[in-house]
Amino acid sequence: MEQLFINILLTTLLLVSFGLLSSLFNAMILSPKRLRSKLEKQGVTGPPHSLLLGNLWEMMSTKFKSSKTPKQQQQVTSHNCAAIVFPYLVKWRNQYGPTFVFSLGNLQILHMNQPNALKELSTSTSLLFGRPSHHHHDAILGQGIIASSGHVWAHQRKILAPEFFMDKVKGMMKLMEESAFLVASALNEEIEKGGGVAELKIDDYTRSFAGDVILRACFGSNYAQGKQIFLKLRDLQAILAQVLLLQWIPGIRYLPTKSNMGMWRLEKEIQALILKVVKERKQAKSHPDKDLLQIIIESAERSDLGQDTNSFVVDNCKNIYFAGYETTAVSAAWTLMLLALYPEWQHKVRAEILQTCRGPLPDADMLRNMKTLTMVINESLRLYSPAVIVPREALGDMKFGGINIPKGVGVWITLVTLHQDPDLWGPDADKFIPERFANGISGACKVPYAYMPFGAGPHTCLGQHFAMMELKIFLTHMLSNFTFTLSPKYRHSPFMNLVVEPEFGIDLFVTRL
Ligand code: HEM
Repeated sequence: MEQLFINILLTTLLLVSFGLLSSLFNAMILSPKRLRSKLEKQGVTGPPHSLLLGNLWEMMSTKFKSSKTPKQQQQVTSHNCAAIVFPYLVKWRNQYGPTFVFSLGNLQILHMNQPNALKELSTSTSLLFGRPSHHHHDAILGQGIIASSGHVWAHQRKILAPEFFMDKVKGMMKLMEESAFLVASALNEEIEKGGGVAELKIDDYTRSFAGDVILRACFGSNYAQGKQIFLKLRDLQAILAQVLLLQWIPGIRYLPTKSNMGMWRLEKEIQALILKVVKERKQAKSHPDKDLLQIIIESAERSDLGQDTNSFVVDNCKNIYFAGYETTAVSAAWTLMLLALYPEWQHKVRAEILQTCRGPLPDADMLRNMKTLTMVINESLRLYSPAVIVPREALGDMKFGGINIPKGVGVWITLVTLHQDPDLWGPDADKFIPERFANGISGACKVPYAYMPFGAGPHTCLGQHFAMMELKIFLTHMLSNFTFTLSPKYRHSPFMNLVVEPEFGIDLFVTRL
């Protein structure tokens, strides 16, 4: 009897081990090979890849080499971020053309920057073309709107989208102006302390502005109260950015490495901070306006998607904090860097602001009529697009951009290379020339779809009206009160920290107008 039991146990163990080994063999070797060969048969080539690592080794070594170029590069000689942020993609694009396949570990990624794919990305409404199911942003995004696909995504989009419609955003202008006033007061204090001129890192101030706006407009609090959440999110972002490529090595994300443990700890701390905000909100007897936080809490309680209520709330709050904070903060900082570098544009934008506003605070119509300001922001978002990739995955076999894409293949449209492609933008693609937007976005590029700082299609940025309004209000306040010049301390080093950031900050001299 005992022997029989042992035999059954051994057979079961053997079968389970065999099952596990064959699934591993399939996931690591057979499936990547099969997907690649389906693409290769259609003429899509790419860099040769190796087992388990795919092309990670080449990516890491190219990155390492490029990060060993002198850090003292003070002068801004080119605005070509792509060569700095994604040297390997630029190399492969030159070698294989805009469509090629490469591997992140055992995942196959189709790089597609050719015009017909760009058009299709904007028009395709298929739920099969979703956000990647394999990503390493769990700690930051969880299962929130940015990380989800299909019906779960559609449900979240339906809940959140109305909060960012233009009419709602117009109603938030006053809050945005209050946040800009706070930055203006802080700059005035620094100027006074400095005896008429302040030398500072402007990105510190754009972060407090963007954080304050999100917290006031969406969560009914302010930067002083919510700062801890943003600081921890930034720490999490920094760890993730450091190990991003390594995380694609199969299995590594589950090991208790120093960085993984750091991320797990921060994830828990952020969750606790958000749940505290939620608890306080629930305990508050009434809240005058139904803001985004209230909408998320109420939807979580009503949701029938089987998601845990707390996770739904925490993940979606984290998504809004992350999506709305860093992106807008760095965009505002890069724009001020460019205006400091090109004083003639700073004068032009300021003249337009002073002429349009003539004293009162700008209203939505005035902001819309500021053509030069809009051109400058568009050009800044082209050269320093905070989001570097528009990522998708074929969640079922599908056709896209003329290629039959098998289920499981990732698709990357890379904004940094797209926005600076000389074939699309001309030989001066890496130069700051806001006039290219004089006839709007459609007149700026040979292929209008090639400009997509906010992504495209059904997953396009939910907060783009919000972000543009924020940027315009912030820059209007700054330029009508201060002048900005580049400090000799500034070291130009666009740097991939999940979004494209100035690695050493942006050092500016600020004086009162
Ligand atoms: C300059 C500022 C910003 C830039 C450049 C930016 C860019 C982007 C990009 C490229 C995407 C991906 C789109 C796609 O996959 O097609 C995205 C998604 C998203 N953004 Fe933004 N964003 C900005 C500001 C904001 C703000 C202020 C908010 C909210 C307050 C926001 C909320 C979102 C959300 C919720 C998504 C996910 C949409 C979905 O999957 O349905 N973004 N953003």
